[in-house]
Amino acid sequence: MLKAATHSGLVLKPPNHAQEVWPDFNSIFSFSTSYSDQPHVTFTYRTSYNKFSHCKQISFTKPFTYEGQIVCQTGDSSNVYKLPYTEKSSLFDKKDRLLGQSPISISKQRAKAVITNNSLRAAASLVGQTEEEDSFLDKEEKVGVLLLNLGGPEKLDDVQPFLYNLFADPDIIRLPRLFRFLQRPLAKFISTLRAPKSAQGYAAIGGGSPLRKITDEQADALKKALELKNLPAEVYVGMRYWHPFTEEALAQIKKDGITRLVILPLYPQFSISTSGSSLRLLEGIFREDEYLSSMEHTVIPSWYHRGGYVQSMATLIEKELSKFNKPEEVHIFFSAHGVPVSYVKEAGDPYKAEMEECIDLIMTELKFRGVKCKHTLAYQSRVGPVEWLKPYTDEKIKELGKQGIKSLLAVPVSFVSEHIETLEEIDMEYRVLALESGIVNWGRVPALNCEPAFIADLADAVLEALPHAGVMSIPTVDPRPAHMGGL
Ligand SMILES: C=CC1=C(C)c2cc3[nH]c(cc4nc(cc5[nH]c(cc1n2)c(C)c5CCC(=O)O)C(CCC(=O)O)=C4C)c(C)c3C=C
Ligand SMILES: [Fe+2]
Repeated sequence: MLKAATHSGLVLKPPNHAQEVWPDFNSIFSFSTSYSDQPHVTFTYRTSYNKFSHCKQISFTKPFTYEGQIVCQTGDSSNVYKLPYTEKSSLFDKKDRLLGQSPISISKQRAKAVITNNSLRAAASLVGQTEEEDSFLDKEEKVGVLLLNLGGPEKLDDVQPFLYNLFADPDIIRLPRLFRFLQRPLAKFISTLRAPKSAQGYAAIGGGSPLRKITDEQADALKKALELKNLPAEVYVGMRYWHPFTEEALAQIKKDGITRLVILPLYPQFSISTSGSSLRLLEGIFREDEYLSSMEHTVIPSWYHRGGYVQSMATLIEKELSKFNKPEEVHIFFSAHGVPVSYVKEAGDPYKAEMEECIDLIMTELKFRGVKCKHTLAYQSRVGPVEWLKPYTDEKIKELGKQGIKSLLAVPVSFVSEHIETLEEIDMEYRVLALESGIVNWGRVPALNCEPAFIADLADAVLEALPHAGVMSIPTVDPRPAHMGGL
């Protein structure tokens, strides 16, 4: 059953990513796949691309063209189809590297198969192997997926304690080691000071954050998507600063006897302040807990480059563009949650680089679909007196207005659910600012929430990550430098 859960059918245990060496590819190779609803099929490929370099977790980092023939053969060999086939994938970044998964459908004569880049990768990994592994999962294994998210106050009374939890996090307010004793008093002070302004925002969107409800819905949808792919799994939600807290999710995971866990932060791009903070928390808890530290688990650190995510974003953008009278004149305005500049410059946060790469991928996909609009990336939601990533969303909106832009489509990136920063900051504050700045036509792309293609891609990400699960390796050094609060 689980065999049919991946596209390749041959479930691989690839070597450590860092050591992964891609084989020379200028050859015909074949692999098998089985689908629950289709006969056993064998494919044979030839690719014109002759070398894959080191690749990031689950994405290709080089362009390639499939060329030649695909031999499809039913399991009982009664039918063999030889199909001439050429396909160039569409998702390239600025260095002309292919990123993410671009599903390729072949539907000719009576043979039909869906191949993903990942199955091609599986095939690549298979060169030289003859043995087919039945499944890497024992029957007794219980698979869990832990979705990590930030959490938000559910009612106005929750706002100050929620803010306290947020500011008490050393990954949000990063004090030098010597001043760490000030973390909690400072959190109390800042949360009390900010609570009235913050509460106003939450009041404007109905008295609380929709984050818990949407994340629960995403968890349900993901569980169903995994079931459809023949992987029965429990999906848990662990919030960093509000209910259900990560600790509660872990207690449930233990209670349920989960043996293999995929940890999936619901942030497409990695930041020290978001995924990093949640993962640091998990690391501390796992280290102290015998059950958790010996449970096989794996983390998907970021997934902005996945084809399913990029394509889902492009589809949402195209849909909103079509609502404008002159879509070609619309300026696409990506607005990401900001972080202080010091995160990137001093602590090496990959957030900015991942964000820029993400926008490039979405725009490349849009261009591939014939969209010719110009675009801008800016950063919103800054807090406190320090310098944050620029350009700032509010300043950029004013600038675009001055430049004579009349139609603006705001696209929230960096988060996949509606929340205060989309519903209040963008829909209310930035919309008013845009209209005051001379923009006449305003639109906003909705968050992905439970978009079926997006959820299906998350399910694929889980399936692809599952074979990588291992037991905890405990780092001996704190990755933060001492002046940033490291040990
Ligand atoms: C990728 C997304 C986010 C990054 C990066 C991020 C960094 C970051 N945030 C703050 C301060 C606040 N964030 C608040 C709420 C909030 N932030 C995100 C996402 C990212 N934050 C979300 C999803 C939410 C919750 C929204 C909800 O609906 O409840 C808040 C509270 C709201 C407010 O008062 O504005 C604060 C404060 C910092 C300091 C930071 C990086 C260091
Ligand atoms: Fe935030």
